[in-house]
Amino acid sequence: IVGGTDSSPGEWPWQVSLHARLSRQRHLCGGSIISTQWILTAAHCVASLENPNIWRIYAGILRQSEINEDTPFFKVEEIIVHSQYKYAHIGYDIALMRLAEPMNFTDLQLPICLPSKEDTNIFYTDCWVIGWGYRKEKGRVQDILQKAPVPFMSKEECQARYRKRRIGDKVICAGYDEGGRDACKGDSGGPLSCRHEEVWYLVGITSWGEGCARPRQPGVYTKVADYSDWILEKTTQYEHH
Ligand SMILES: COC(=O)Nc1ccc2c(c1)CCCCCCC[C@H](NC(=O)/C=C/c1cc(Cl)ccc1-n1cnnn1)c1nc-2c(Cl)[nH]1
Repeated sequence: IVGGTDSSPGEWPWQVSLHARLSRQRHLCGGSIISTQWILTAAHCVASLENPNIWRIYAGILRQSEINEDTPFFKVEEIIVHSQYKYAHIGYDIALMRLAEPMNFTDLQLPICLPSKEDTNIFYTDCWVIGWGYRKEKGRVQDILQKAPVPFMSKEECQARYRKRRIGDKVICAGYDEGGRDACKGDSGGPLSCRHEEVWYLVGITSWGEGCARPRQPGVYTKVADYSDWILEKTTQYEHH
């Protein structure tokens, strides 16, 4: 997060840190708790790493330094990447991770509400992007979870900022024309959380941008309200006959 500040304990209890054990273990992406058994993240985080056994999900933490070989984590049983996903720029940048065991909710680990598909026209005014990512383009993962307020941007304005790219319809943009506050490397997969009438909603999934916090280059987020049918279909236990 560029231009952010430290979060406090329990401020974003739905935020998780996705670690993968390749040659060594490290934070790769953010994610959001949406139920006792499901984490929502970006497809680009897991697309090339679909072996569930390499993933370790840390919830209820504020600092990356809380993580060591004794820190409890959630194992992943199944990874579901949207079938139309190819690249983050194109869209469909959404994926689900099913935990091997349902988690218990505590003050430090709680789900965030999903917007319903009727909510696609709400113009949210209190949105925050959160993560342990870089504070500048050439940076490093931060210890304390960072937060930054980012204003919604209309699709027309966003398309005008990204002339080279077609901004899809299932994304939202957020950021400042003067730049200065934005997501950055290591934040992707995490939530764009918006508060509406006292309730927090998972309005976006941090996806991509042209550099970090550059003027007139807003962040682009997967618009979660446009995927509520997909999420329901994948997370509802149909009778497996
Ligand atoms: C010590 O551990 C580490 O350093 N870990 C570690 C640390 C960092 C990374 C990894 C591991 C790789 C994750 C691979 C999958 C993910 C690959 C893409 C991912 N993108 C973002 O997180 C944000 C994008 C982004 C999103 C918005 Cl909304 C706006 C501007 C954005 N940016 C534009 N330019 N930079 N950001 C990324 N993440 C990292 C990089 Cl490097 N790039």
